[in-house]
Amino acid sequence: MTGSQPAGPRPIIEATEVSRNFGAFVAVDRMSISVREGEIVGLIGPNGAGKSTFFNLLSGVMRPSRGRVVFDGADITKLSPSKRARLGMLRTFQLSREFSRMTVLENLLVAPQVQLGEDLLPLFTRRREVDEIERRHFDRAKEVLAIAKLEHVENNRASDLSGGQKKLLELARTLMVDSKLILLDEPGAGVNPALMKTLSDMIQMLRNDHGKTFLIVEHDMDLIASLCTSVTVMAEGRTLVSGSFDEIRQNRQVLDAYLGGAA
Ligand SMILES: Nc1ncnc2c1ncn2[C@@H]1O[C@H](COP(=O)(O)OP(=O)(O)OP(=O)(O)O)[C@@H](O)[C@H]1O
Repeated sequence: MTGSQPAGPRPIIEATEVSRNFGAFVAVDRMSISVREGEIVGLIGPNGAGKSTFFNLLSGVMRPSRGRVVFDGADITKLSPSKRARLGMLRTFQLSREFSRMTVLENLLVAPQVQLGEDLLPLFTRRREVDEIERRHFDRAKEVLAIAKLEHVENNRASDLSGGQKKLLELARTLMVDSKLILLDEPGAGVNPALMKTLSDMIQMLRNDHGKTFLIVEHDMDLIASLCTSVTVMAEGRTLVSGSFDEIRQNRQVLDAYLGGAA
């Protein structure tokens, strides 16, 4: 048969030679990465390696100085975050002051508009459609509360949640919209060990049962070790090495990069 593909998951996101300068400083330097469907890829590296900047380039918050980002076969290098979200690529974002004042449930109900940058104004002339959309969002929010184990705090203000519950809510908001790839920015930061397990279980369940793919920037090596199917180490704006956690943890260059960063 002609044109048959080898079996195995295809790349959902591919960044090729992506760079970002700040003036003369090169924060991300010809960085390439390929994440296949169903993977949980960890992006780690010492402080200042360029992880957050690279993440911003992938999610569309920043434009690359050069290079190309392809998502699900389409060139998205110049698309806004909301256009990327509509194609199925979401990122978590920290609860801003505005959202902290809302309840957990309200945060979920507004998530589709926030993620997709939807303008609901035209719908106000079509009340029945609004009712239908609200009902769908409400039903979905109830499902998502159960997935994230946040049902008991659904009417609490987001600002009153623990650090770990806030992280669960950040991830939960992405589930209000259909997606293929979720970018997680330091999901483990400020999370106590008990909720770290809930968070880790939730990510694994979303991958195993819902077919989600993840790219995670994280400093907590226990979380990386327990979750990630592969790890890419960044240093000085570039990929230093990629492999399984066991491979990279023994790597001399990786140890040197971290020691250099600490010094
Ligand atoms: N807007 C900006 N203007 C100028 N320099 C920047 C800007 N954003 C990041 N940088 C610089 O780019 C480099 C990479 O920063 P970045 O935040 O991407 O690293 P990181 O790997 O995420 O670090 P950390 O683990 O500490 O969060 C750093 O030297 C940083 O000072």
